[in-house]
Amino acid sequence: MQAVKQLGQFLAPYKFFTLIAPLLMVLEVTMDLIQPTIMQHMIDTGIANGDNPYVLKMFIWMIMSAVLGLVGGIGCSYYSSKAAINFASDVREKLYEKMMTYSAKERDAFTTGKLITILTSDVESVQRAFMMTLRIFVRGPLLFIGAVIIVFVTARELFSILLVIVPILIVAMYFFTKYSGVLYRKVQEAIDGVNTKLQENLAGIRVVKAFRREQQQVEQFGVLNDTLTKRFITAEQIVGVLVPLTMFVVNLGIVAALWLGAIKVEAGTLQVGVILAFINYLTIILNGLMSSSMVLMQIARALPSGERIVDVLNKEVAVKEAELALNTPIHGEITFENVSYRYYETAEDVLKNITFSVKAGQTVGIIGKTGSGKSTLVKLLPRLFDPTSGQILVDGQPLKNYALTTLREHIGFTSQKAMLFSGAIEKNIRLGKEQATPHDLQLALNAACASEFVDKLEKGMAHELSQGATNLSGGQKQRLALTRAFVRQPSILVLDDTTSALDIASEKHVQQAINDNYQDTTTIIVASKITSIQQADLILVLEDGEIVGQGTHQQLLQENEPYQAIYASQQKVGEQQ
Ligand SMILES: Nc1ncnc2c1ncn2[C@@H]1O[C@H](COP(=O)(O)OP(=O)(O)OP(=O)(O)O)[C@@H](O)[C@H]1O
Repeated sequence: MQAVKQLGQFLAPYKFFTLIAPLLMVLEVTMDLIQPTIMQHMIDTGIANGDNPYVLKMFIWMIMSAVLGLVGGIGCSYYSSKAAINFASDVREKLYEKMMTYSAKERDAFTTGKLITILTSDVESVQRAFMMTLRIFVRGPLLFIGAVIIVFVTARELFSILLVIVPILIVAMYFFTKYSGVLYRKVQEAIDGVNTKLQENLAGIRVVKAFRREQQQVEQFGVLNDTLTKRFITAEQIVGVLVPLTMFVVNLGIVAALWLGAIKVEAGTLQVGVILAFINYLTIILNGLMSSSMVLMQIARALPSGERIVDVLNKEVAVKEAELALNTPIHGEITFENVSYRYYETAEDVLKNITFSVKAGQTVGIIGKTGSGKSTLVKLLPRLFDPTSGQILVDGQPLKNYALTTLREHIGFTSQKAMLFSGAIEKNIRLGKEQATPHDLQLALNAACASEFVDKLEKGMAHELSQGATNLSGGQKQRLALTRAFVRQPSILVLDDTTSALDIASEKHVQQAINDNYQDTTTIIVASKITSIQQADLILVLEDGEIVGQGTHQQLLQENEPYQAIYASQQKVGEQQ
């Protein structure tokens, strides 16, 4: 119910449509309800007495009520679609906005596949329930109540049949509505599984192919798809029993009406028109109940979807904006004070008491074995997540005090895996700085050694990248990711193993370009090779999340065993090559 209340707030801009649609439906229902009574009068008064002008008058009434009903029906459909579709569009937008604020922690908690299902199929399910509520939910109960009252007033002789049939129908519909909610929640969970697998496999299709795991992946997908198919079939089959079952009960009612009616007509206590009107109203009662239960079933289906949507909207984001956030320019002095970090509460610290400090404009190199915590350390700077304990200061101010936009605007970050978006190269680079001039772009392309391949492309910077930039090589992608960071002219530049995909000459060129063009920028280079960082003002040696050595290349070579070991191993490899 909390979900209904929260999602209800999205209706505020569409209040008018939400009110007018059911009102127009009331018009349609009223017209539907008076039709059998007009017909009854036409038969019993007009046709039975051979009164042709009366028959004509009733005929005109019937046409007029039918036209009015049509206007009501069309109007209701028009406004209910407008309300429901706009409502869903706003919910999707809000969800997407919220997802954009998620850190890796929240994304991992939901999984990407589930987030996609929520944004698409769950929103669609709520939209359908809302539209049906506006269109049918008013119609169903009104038709039912109206028809029962009219039968009570005009065909009381047959009312006893309703007293038997209606409770049976209501119990059956209650049972099916309740059960369908449980069934469709399971269907939705199975869709999550299919989407998660699909998303993962499509993203990693090259690896799947390289390792010839297509068959295995198809089999794994098949298992998930089977589960979805089975759950869907069960849900649809069980819910599908409702219609024939209720038809059967109503048909019994019609037989009873004909039988009881025939006896009463023979006894002269009932007119034939009343029996026909009763059968009509019985069909209307069935319609009313059926449509109400269809809506209830859709609502029961949409409720779990609504809860899933609200879960995403209400998820507390670990990285929060400070209340009085600083917007002052950042120069790039960085201090880590006893910083520790663990990914999950139950896991071990992957960074332990990291303490170091670097002045603005200096270069820091970070080296260490795989899994020693290098990437985790640099990801703390743009606040992709916050330390579990300890604090990070930038220009003497706790990192958390800066407005997130200000902080991230001053950081040029390139991750281990270059991430580019589909669209023109220029659009990708401009993500670094929207208002960059063509000259800025060219400088950044040159610095990142990217101009040498971009210039050769027929359309240059207008060259379109495919999804995931699969039409570029790994090195080319990495160079564009570097360009994007350079174009920002950041105060802090983070290169997380970025130059590993570059050849030695290009790596040297990039290092030189950083020295020449970004003297005021604090540069943090994560590297696996000592040659990539030996010029740094400060080198941190990481082992199992701890700093086991810090100093310049010369200092570490003289006094730090772990660094000496790395150096020796790389020298050996160098000699062998
Ligand atoms: N999202 C995550 N969830 C849980 N654990 C993680 C996550 N990312 C990294 N880790 C763990 O944290 C530790 C440090 O990982 P990190 O990526 O920082 O190492 P690294 O030194 O950069 O390694 P590499 O040189 O291979 O890139 C590893 O043990 C890793 O398994």
